[in-house]
This record gives sequence, C-alpha cells and structure tokens, in this order.
Amino acid sequence: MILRRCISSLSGSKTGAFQLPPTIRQLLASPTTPDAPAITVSGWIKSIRRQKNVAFAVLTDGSSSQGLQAVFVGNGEGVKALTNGSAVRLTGRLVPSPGAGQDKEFLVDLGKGKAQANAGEVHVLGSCDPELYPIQKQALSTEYLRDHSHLRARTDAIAAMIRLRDSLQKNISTFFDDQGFVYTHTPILTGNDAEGAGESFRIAEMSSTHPSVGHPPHAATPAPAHEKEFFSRPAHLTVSHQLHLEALATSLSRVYTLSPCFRAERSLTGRHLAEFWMLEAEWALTTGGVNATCDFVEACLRSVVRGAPATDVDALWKGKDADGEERRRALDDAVSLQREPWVRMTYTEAVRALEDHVHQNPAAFEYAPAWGRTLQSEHEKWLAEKLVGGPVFITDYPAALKPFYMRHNDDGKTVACFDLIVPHVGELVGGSVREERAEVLEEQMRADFGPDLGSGAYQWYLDLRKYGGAPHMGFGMGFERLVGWVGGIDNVRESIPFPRWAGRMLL
Ligand SMILES: NC(=O)C[C@H](N)C(=O)O
Repeated sequence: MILRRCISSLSGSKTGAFQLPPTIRQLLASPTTPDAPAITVSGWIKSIRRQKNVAFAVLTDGSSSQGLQAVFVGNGEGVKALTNGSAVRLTGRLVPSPGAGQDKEFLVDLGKGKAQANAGEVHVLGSCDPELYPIQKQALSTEYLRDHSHLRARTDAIAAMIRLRDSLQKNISTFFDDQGFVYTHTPILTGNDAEGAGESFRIAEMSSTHPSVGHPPHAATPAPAHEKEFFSRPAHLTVSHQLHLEALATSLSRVYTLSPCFRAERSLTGRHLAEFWMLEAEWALTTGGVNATCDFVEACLRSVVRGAPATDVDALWKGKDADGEERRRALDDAVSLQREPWVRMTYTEAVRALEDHVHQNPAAFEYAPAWGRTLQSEHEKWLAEKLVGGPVFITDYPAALKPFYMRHNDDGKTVACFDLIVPHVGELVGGSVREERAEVLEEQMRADFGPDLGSGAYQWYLDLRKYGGAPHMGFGMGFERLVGWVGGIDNVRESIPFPRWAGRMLL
C-alpha cells in the first residue's frame, strides 16, 4: 500500500500510476516514428473504403472529432467483416502518414503471419449490419436523429456537442475555482417555485402496495390523492437552484452549481426544454451593484468561451453558409481579449431605442414596445443583432416584471437586475443584486405570496436576512443556450444529449 502510494506520487499523474489505454484523441496527440512498436486500438468504424490489396477505414472512439485513419495492407480476410458502425479492436502501428489529410495513420499489416513481428490483427468486438444501421453516411435530418436519440451521439455533430458541454463545464469549474467559489449540490426536489411562474412539475409517489409496482414505470399507478404527501407537503422538481444557493452563500460566501432544472412549459420553441441545465451562482459580502454582477458574468463567459476546444467548435460550425461564418467570427470577436467591454444599457434606454425604431419603421415588430412591458424575443433580437451587433446587458427592469428577490432601486420603480442578450440566442443570462433589506423583501414577498408567506413556505428565505443578512448577488445561465451560442446550434434540442419537451421524452 505504502509502496503504491509512493509510486503514484512519483508518477506525476494526478490519478496515480493507473492509466486506461490511450484514447484515439491521446494517440493522435502522441509522437510517432516509422518504426513505432505494435499496439492495439479499439473503436467503431465510421467509414471504410476497400481496394484490391489495401483498405482504408476511419476509426473513432468518440474522444475526438478527428478519427484515426486505419490502413489495412495484405489481403486479410478480417477486413471483410469491417462495416460502418461495427466495434473493432485492431493491432497495428501508429506511423507517419504519407497521405494528405492526416499526419498519422494506423498501419495494420495483415500480410504477416501471426508469429511475425508487427503482424496486424483485426478483431470484431461487435458487428453492425450496414443495411439496417440507422446512422447511414448520408446527411440525416435533425428530426430523424431526434427520433433515434439513442444512436444520434454517433454522428459527428452530436458527439462534438457532448464533448463541448464537457469542456465548457470544465472551463466553468476552473473560472469559479480561480474566483474562490465552492461548487455545491442543491436539491432537485423542492417545495418552492423560485421563479414564481407556476411552471413546475409536481411529483407524486407511486403506490407501493399496488401489484404493478416492479413492472415498467408506466404501468404503475399514482398513489390515491387522499394518501399523505410523501414529504408532508407538495413537492416539485426545481425550476431554479437560486434560493438554496442563497442559503449556502450566507455561510460559504461564494457558491455555484451546474444542475438540472425543470419547467413545465408547453411552448415548443427552439429555446426551451422541459429539462435543462443551468449554471447558477450566488456570492455574498461583495458590493458594486448590478454593474459588478455584469462584470463577473462577462469575465466568466469570455474566459469559458475562449477556452472552448477549437476542434469541436469547428466540427459544429462546419458546413454553415456565409451567414454562419459571419456569426462565428462575431462570436470569436465578442470574447477576444482585444474586444471592448460588452455594451450595457438600462431597460429604459432599450425601450427608448425600440420606440425610436418603431417610429421610423412602424411595421418593425409584432408587439409594440413600451415601458412597463416585457421585452419580447423580437425586441431582444433587434437590440443584440441590429442595434448593438454583439452581446448586450440590459439592466434595471421595472420591478413589476421581475421576481420578489431582486433588489429595489432608489427610484422606487426598477430593480437592480440584468439580462444578457446575445445575438441568435436571445437571453443567455439573467441575474440581479438580491434584496438584502429584510423589511423591503418582506413587503415584496407578502405582495407575491400573501400575508402568510405561502403558508410559511418562504419564511426561511426571510430568515437569511434576519440572521446576518449581507449584500449579495447572483445569476443563472442556461447551459444549453451557452452550448448553442458557442457551437452555432440554433435549437436547444441539439444542445443536450437527450432532449425533453412537451409531448416528447424518448428513452
Ligand atoms: N439563479 C437564477 O436563476 C437567476 C435568476 N433567475 C435571476 O434572474 O436573477
């Protein structure tokens, strides 16, 4: 044991001496020589092209958007069994590639007898009938792939999106770590509706005595209504982790989470999912008002997006038209170190700009903009894409449009909040300074939840102010929207591995 610990500390690897065999991504990044020794590599065949004495295949294990080119020489029988989608293990040598398009290839010499040095080998781990395989090589429509969501991660774009999610998540974690935040685990089951929009899913216990329990879940019956609530009170899937994070921020000061959220929203737009992931952060004991919150969000996004891996981002933007290329350039420009700070305007200024625009173009919008009304997507789109031409923070909305927890400004009309609107995505982040003054908050909450504060369900939130309440701020960022912005993905259903929306939950 002691010896093993010593070895692992000497090996320099964070995970100790243990190491799984290299992935294709790791292999492609490793040096190679013409006399490289034989190794084995495993993956799925993405494509195969056979000639008389040679065959070429692209092998992938999903670790990289770039596959490994395998070259089979000698007339091996094994090559016949290689079809698109089959899982294989190959023995060969990683050598410099004479061909254009890749600098390394995996040479499998099937002309040599097994006993000879550097003899190549093909071992089919799992066959795949190319006639029946749903993931054919020609372009497949997004709808078709949504119908085959259990297989769609085998396409380049979905695999790249899933890897991009992973990298963004790691970049987020690095950024927050550098800023002294603690990653925390907040509950999925909750009794509150943080956003007050009444769009939460209610959960119910399945009757444990019913004979169908133990069979597929759809066969089980809900517990009769008269049975007691499992938690002694109604439970919901959380719509936001904010309130719980605020409770933790009064102790740990800087906290964040990247967690699933659920909204029972029936709108079938490309911007909403019933189950989505949200990055949410709350930090206490800091001042600076809404501008300080925007500074933090801007720094976070710039750093997280700049660090996104070019190969996956390229794979996602590949094949876009001139408009797409322009969008990609605008994205790079928005996060570049040279770029000026993102534009900030108040809600009042935004409405004025929209009204001026309508004055000159009466048919510009379906909904007329006016102070006190919600900004519609078409308004946000115009502000970010036309007026500003980049990300824009809109701050200080009318209090009546925003939830109870936002800090009231001295003007008595607006709250210290912001929405960050980015071109082609719309609202990417929403945040605010939280109301820390107990009396102001209580008044707001009584107006929203009634004099009994929702039968006392929110008393704890007021307590946070009563016992050492401190100035604090926070925000929430839709993770799928971030993925869509970085990857040029227009519909959030393609920004998550298994999308769920009203009427649809495959698998
Ligand atoms: N944490 C969050 O979800 C942010 C919140 N919706 C806000 O706009 O302040």
